[in-house]
Amino acid sequence: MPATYAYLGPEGTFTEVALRTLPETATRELLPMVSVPAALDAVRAGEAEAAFVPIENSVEGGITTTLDELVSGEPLMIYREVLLSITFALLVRPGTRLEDVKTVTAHPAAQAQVRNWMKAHLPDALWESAASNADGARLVQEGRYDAAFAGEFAAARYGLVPLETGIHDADNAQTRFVLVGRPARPAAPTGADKTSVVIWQRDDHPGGLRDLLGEFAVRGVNLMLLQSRPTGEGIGNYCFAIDAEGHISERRVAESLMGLKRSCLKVRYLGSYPRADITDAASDALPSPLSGTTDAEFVAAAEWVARCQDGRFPD
Ligand SMILES: O=C(O)C(=O)Cc1ccccc1
Repeated sequence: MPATYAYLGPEGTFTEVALRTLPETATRELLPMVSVPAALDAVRAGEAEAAFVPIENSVEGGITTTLDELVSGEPLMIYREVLLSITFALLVRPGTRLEDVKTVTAHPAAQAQVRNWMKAHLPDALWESAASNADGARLVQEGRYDAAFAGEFAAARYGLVPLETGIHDADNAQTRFVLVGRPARPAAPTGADKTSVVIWQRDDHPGGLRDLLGEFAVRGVNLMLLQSRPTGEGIGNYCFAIDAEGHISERRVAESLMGLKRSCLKVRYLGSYPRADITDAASDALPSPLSGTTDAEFVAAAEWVARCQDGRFPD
């Protein structure tokens, strides 16, 4: 297996900046790809050990291309996540003034983060989506658009200059990126982990979603993401991508997944990995398990049932 990480390129994406925060990239070849599907296909084809792609941002929600790739096709697994705070620069060819900007481009997920700024400063400019923010910068270099929203750091790479920096409609806008590889044993639990799954329900019935969420609720498992995605099999047919607090090695998480496995048509496990928002398992921000949902309590309850089954007269 090549020691290569594919990522959403070209060079100069926020994805690349986030990827380089992972220490192991010092010993990996980093391979820029033209799209999220291309990056993930490199993993499926065995050309890359893993791929690094954006999956969610705090303003617009899920990056649907990434979710759809993980939901379908040959199964992949999330190994790690990285959070990056994002502000944009408006990059132009040297000499371009704001009043010259008639066409603008960037990744679709950028649009929601610069919409108000555009309304105020470029109300008549035409927006067209690019495959990534750095690809938008490359297209400006080629003369296809007048300006691109991208990271300020991408300017030099594409011979552009920032006309404006620090552009962000929402303060603290963050994007979440994931390192995705082939199915493998999940990383050991750290005490501050997250588990991702995709769920297809067996049938359409009143309270179906409540039943699904109840599998987590009754075991005290908090959810961090719930995103519905169309299955492609007609209006009203959806599957659900869910991020839950905790690691599959924890009983309350494993038992929630068993509940889903019994009651749902299909469950795709996408991995358990350390949370990027809380790195210290002793942090106050990490709530302690609800009473009755610790591993010790699950074990004690299973022993009690075993005693009953054996006729060992439990209390
Ligand atoms: O990494 C990039 O530059 C991307 O194009 C993906 C993206 C889009 C919007 C915000 C952060 C990352």
